[in-house]
Amino acid sequence: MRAGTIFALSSGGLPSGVAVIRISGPDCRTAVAQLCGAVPPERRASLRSIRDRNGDVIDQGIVLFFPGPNSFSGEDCAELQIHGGRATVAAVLSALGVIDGLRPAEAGEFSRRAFLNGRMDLVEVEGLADLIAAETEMQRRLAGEQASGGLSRLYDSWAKRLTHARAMIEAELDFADEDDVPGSVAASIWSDMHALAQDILNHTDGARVGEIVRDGLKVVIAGPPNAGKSSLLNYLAQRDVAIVTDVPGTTRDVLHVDLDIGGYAVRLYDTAGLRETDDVVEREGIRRTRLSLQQADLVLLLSDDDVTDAADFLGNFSGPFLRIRSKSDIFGETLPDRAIDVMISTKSGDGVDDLIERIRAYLPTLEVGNALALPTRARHRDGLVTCREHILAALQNVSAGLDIQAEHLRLAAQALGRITGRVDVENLLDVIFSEFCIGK
Ligand SMILES: Nc1nc2c(c(=O)[nH]1)N(C=O)[C@@H](CNc1ccc(C(=O)N[C@@H](CCC(=O)O)C(=O)O)cc1)CN2
Repeated sequence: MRAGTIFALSSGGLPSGVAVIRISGPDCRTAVAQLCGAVPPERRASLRSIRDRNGDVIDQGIVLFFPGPNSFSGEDCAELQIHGGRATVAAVLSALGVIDGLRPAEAGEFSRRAFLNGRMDLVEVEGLADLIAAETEMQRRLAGEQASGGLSRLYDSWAKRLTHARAMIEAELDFADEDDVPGSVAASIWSDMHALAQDILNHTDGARVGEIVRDGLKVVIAGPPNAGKSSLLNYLAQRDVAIVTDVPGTTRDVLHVDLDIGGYAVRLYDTAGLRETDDVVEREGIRRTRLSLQQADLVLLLSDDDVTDAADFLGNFSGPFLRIRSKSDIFGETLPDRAIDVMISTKSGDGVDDLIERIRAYLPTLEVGNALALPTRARHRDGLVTCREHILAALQNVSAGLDIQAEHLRLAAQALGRITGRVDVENLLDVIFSEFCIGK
């Protein structure tokens, strides 16, 4: 960790009604005393004059002081809640910058200190980052649960089961000859490990839901040139994000807009129409189209005729797609082919609500009360898979002997510990003593 006392503007863009400047570190008291004359009573909002080095008043603000370790970062922390004008904020930041031991914070440094001081684990830190980035209601709910420890509590409870199992095995290995230790503990341990492997599997099944809620459902609009792909993107975005003209091949890059459908994030990508072309830029656009198709959760195959062959536009994409007939205001009279899912016109708006409903069907549902402790990142999923693999290895390697099995359980716990970032210095003996009263 880079040492020093850090400060930063923690509230958003300026100007704003009020701006919050946060300070954290060993010289926090000195800094507050210097700016405010004295350190205000702990954890109480106090109105103070904030002065520069020459004693000139910069602003009047609310000052808060939280002594460590009971603060956000675990260090001495202070907040200066001042008027949010650019010059005011700049003046207070420069007054802080000239105090000995103080320097501007790096990105994420307050949270990094909170993590290093054990105030938050990695999963909570990630949840906090997601909470700040959350743009839809479901992103907020999921991130809020994670930031406040919901997911961590689950992983900790699993780590505890693993520790308990290992402790039992250790006991059996070390004290099997002694009378105080109950006989074979193995049966109950192994049935719990079996159940744990299943719990983890059920939980990882939710990873896709977690990732879709967090990252948004990726919907790619594909189809032949001039089918109205950009017009659809614009219509759904209700603002002009894509260049729409009637010259085929206009969209050369992959554009995207983030939509909010019923509280869920949907990332909608417009793509260049796939077609043979000599134009270098357009060819690059087509290459990117193929790349975005690889990431798609759902493809909207848009065409203004019935002859479009899906295979020509889906590349290697093998997931779900909706066939959409565009320009229904012009071609509405023509009977649609049976394969068409939705007919739309971005000119009249006909069919668009129907299309939104069809997209909605591919969204997960997180209802109030539903378990919100879901893995949200590939990192979580990878750790869970490794953890489960070791539990299964422990269960299957009976012939290898208890110590090899115990080693697999240790590796399983380590995989979980990597997810939460808790370097779990497990004290097996503590568990053994508390459960078996060996000293008695
Ligand atoms: N003004 C302000 N609002 C904020 C934050 C902040 O840092 N400052 N937060 C920042 O993310 C969030 C709230 N999260 C926080 C979490 C812990 C502590 C904290 O100081 N905890 C101490 C003392 C608790 C207490 O006074 O009872 C502790 O837990 O020991 C502060 C904010 C959102 N709102």
